[in-house]
Amino acid sequence: MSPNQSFTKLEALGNDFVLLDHRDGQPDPGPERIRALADRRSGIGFDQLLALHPGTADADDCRVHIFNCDGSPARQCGNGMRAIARWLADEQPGRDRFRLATPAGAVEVEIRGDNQVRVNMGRPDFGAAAVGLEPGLALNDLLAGIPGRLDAGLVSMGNPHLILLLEQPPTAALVEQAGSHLSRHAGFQDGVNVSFATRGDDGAVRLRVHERGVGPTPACGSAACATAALLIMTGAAKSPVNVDQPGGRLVIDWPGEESPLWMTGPARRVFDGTCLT
Ligand SMILES: N[C@H](CCC[C@H](N)C(=O)O)C(=O)O
Repeated sequence: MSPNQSFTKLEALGNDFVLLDHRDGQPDPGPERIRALADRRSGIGFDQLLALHPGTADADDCRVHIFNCDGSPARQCGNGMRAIARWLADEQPGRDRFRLATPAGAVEVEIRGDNQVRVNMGRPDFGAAAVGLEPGLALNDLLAGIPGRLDAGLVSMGNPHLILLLEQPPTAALVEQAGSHLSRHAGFQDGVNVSFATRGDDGAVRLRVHERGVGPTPACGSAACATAALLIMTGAAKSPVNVDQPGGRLVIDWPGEESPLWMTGPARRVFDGTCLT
């Protein structure tokens, strides 16, 4: 991102992004530059950087590169997909469907009324291999110290998720400390996003997420998808599943294993800017 380059700030349930339009072939910033731009005092500030690159003519509207604020690359970002859909719809009035090529595969996005965006997040992939858990490493051993744990699961939405189902909502300290320890555990070859889930009396899922490469965020779209998919697959919930995070609600619809999973939620363009240094 060169000096005087324009950018757009967007957010989705408080998970915030800077979007760069690199469809002119500009290269993405390196990890050090990303960390500097992500700094909420001396930079612009964001959870993830989303860079748009040219799509293949007939299939995708654009290719998407995703980076966490620590400079690490990510293969999927559910909230980010809704933010990009919002940006493209502003750029191309009259269109309400787009196809984005992400490192995890093609993603269809649909702009709906009432400020909602619907995203086809593909099919969840369950199990240790899907999230890069070291073969032979027992999940129970890894999670022995987590208080009030009812169950746990591993789900990939193109990016890796460890989901802890708890009796009681987690404290902020548990999300911070246990989330930080587990998200960087050497037993996960590329790290992992860590979700702490409980069930509300209304059947909704209450979720707190410690994101890989970021830390605790107000909402994580792919984690909401992964958690809902795990509950549906184990019979603990029926589709559609309401997932409530501090930033707000996502609705996850997954009819079953042979079907793609759809996520619906808001996304908002906050401001456009120019980076001066
Ligand atoms: N931290 C994630 C990427 C962003 C996911 C999140 N912001 C979402 O909405 O899915 C990872 O390293 O896989």
